[in-house]
Amino acid sequence: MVERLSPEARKSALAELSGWSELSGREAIQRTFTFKDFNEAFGFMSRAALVAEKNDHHPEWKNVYRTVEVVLATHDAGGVTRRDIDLAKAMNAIARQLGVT
Ligand SMILES: C[C@H](O)[C@H](O)[C@H]1CNC2=NC(N)=NC(=O)C2=N1
Repeated sequence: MVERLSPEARKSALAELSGWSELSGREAIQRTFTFKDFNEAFGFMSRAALVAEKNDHHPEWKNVYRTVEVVLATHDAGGVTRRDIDLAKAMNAIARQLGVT
């Protein structure tokens, strides 16, 4: 079982993660990605899904046209862990490759 990050560790990890913030009302982190069009948004989701499956750590997400709203939490731990931070970083890298900062 992976340990939940302390509030301080969560904050400092978030400070280095462009676009991500705390979700209100629940211990989780969130980011909304906006792409050029649906094709780019779905391309992002396809690539992120491969990373998620490989690491057995999966996002909660919603796609509307060219936006993808992502929420990350470790359900098994009841909060945010290093695994969420790692997936958030991987998602940022994929988005960056698609021209989204
Ligand atoms: C059995 C399996 O490893 C677990 O259910 C994994 C799968 N993917 C997961 N994804 C996320 N985000 N949180 C989890 O706790 C989690 N648990």
